[in-house]
Amino acid sequence: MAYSAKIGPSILNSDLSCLGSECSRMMDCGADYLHLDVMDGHFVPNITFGHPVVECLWKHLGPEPFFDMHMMVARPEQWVQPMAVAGANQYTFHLEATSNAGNLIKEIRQNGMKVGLAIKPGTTVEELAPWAGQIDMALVMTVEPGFGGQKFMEDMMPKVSWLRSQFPSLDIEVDGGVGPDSIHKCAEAGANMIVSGSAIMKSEDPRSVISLLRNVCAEAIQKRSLDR
Ligand SMILES: O=C(CO)[C@@H](O)[C@H](O)COP(=O)(O)O
Ligand SMILES: [Fe+2]
Repeated sequence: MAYSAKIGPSILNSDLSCLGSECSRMMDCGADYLHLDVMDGHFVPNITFGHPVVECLWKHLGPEPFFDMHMMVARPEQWVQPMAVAGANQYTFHLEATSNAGNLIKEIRQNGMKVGLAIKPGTTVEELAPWAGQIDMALVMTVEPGFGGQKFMEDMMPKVSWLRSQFPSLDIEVDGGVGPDSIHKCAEAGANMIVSGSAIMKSEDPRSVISLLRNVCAEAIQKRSLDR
């Protein structure tokens, strides 16, 4: 069991006028990585930012924070190289957005990044499974991608459990509506990379929320290892 509990705040609902300091604040509060949501107005009905902003963040923050790029874009092939140059560490693309996932995985690796593969709520986990041996992380969306602050979809948990049973050492991320109320479900199902946006950003004490999320997740991982 090679994976560990990691918490990645999503900065989508932060004060975007001071994105750099919001990211620093999250790292200072104990975040394990930063989950950066890229939206192009085509794949999802919302727009955020692209590689120029990522490059500025990298310059502002230095090489330490791990940038997990959640690419909610219609043409994920187009942004692989620019994101790598900008300082992205992991390129998480949506299976629904490409007809050649194999090629894209290869390209991401050639550009020196880790590979994340995301599925929307309507996509089955069996569609992701053929690629699981070639990726670093599977992202099971627990809301329809596009906006922060939505309600957690508990009915996505069987996907996480199935992935955990089939791929015991894979990093499995959940994203959407995750916070203190829903973390137990995610952790029990087998998720180990936890994205949380509004629950952390809107809290008066983000450090405690991050620490709570990590503790719940770490306990579930330990329990699973004892049960094996
Ligand atoms: O990718 C997305 C939404 O599309 C997420 O990363 C959310 O932005 C997470 O925010 P909360 O749902 O936790 O508020
Ligand atoms: Fe996301």
